[in-house]
Amino acid sequence: MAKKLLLLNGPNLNLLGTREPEVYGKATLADICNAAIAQAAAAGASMVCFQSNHEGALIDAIHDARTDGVDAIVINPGGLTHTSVALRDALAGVAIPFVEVHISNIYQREAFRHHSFLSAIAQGTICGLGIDGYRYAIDFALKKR
Ligand SMILES: O=C(O)[C@]1(O)C=C(c2cccc(Sc3ccccc3)c2)[C@@H](O)[C@H](O)C1
Repeated sequence: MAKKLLLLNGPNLNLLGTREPEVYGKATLADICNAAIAQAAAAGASMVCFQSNHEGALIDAIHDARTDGVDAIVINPGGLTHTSVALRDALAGVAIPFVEVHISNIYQREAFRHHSFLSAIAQGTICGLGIDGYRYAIDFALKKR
């Protein structure tokens, strides 16, 4: 059975490529999603990409992932990383393996970015590797049994 992957991006990530290239690079979210879809397809898997600036919409997407038979999630929660117990609860509740990705190295930034509500329940967390972090996370998800 072909693997089904879901790539979730949180608030403000729709603006990637427009500002702060020194922090987030010049790639747009469309660039990231197109690359993710191609990477999954090359491995015989399917990839759906979803971005929202709204916590509840991301939670609904996580719930839908369970009913849709998603095998693994790659998520960049954006600012919700540091605030959202509800997002953590949704991921824990559906029990779908997920990898947390941050483009920037959150540990080199403001102190409030040093804590993630998700990392403790993630398969792993990748941060500071730019958009390559998405590729590494997807590669891991594809290999995971
Ligand atoms: O490094 C990340 O990917 C991160 O998840 C992404 C974040 C983030 C924050 C604001 C905007 C954006 S995306 C963006 C980049 C440049 C201009 C506008 C929006 C990402 C932060 O909230 C997180 O602390 C870290």
